[in-house]
Amino acid sequence: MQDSVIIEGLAVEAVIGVYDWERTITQRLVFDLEMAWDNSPAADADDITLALDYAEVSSAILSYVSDTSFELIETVAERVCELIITRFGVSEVILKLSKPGAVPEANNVAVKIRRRAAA
Ligand SMILES: Nc1nc2c(c(=O)[nH]1)N=C([C@H](O)[C@@H](O)CO)CN2
Repeated sequence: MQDSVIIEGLAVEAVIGVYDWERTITQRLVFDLEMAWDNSPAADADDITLALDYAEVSSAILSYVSDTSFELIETVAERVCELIITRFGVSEVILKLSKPGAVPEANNVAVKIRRRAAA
């Protein structure tokens, strides 16, 4: 990955978890993303339409995830990478998805995945 656009600490409340008690509450999920994008065209023209708009991507993730109710954070991570690749034309995404409240004795738990658009 060369140029990229980064979103850090994007937080959303969602139904998430494998246990019965988790199906009745929402919990905090936090996204850290790095998305491959050639930033030169946007910089040369100073034009947002040529940029990967981090606000638009953030909004799409928040809207999607707040309506989901998956069991595993792995599933959420996979679906969000698919969304970013298909909706925004991103060729590669690295996503770390944290569920900070899941293990009280730990500062954080997370999965991290890297996905590429089909060639
Ligand atoms: N690799 C994972 N391990 C666990 C997950 C998960 O989503 N991925 N989820 C749970 C429970 O939902 C847990 O968060 C409850 O505290 C356990 N392990």
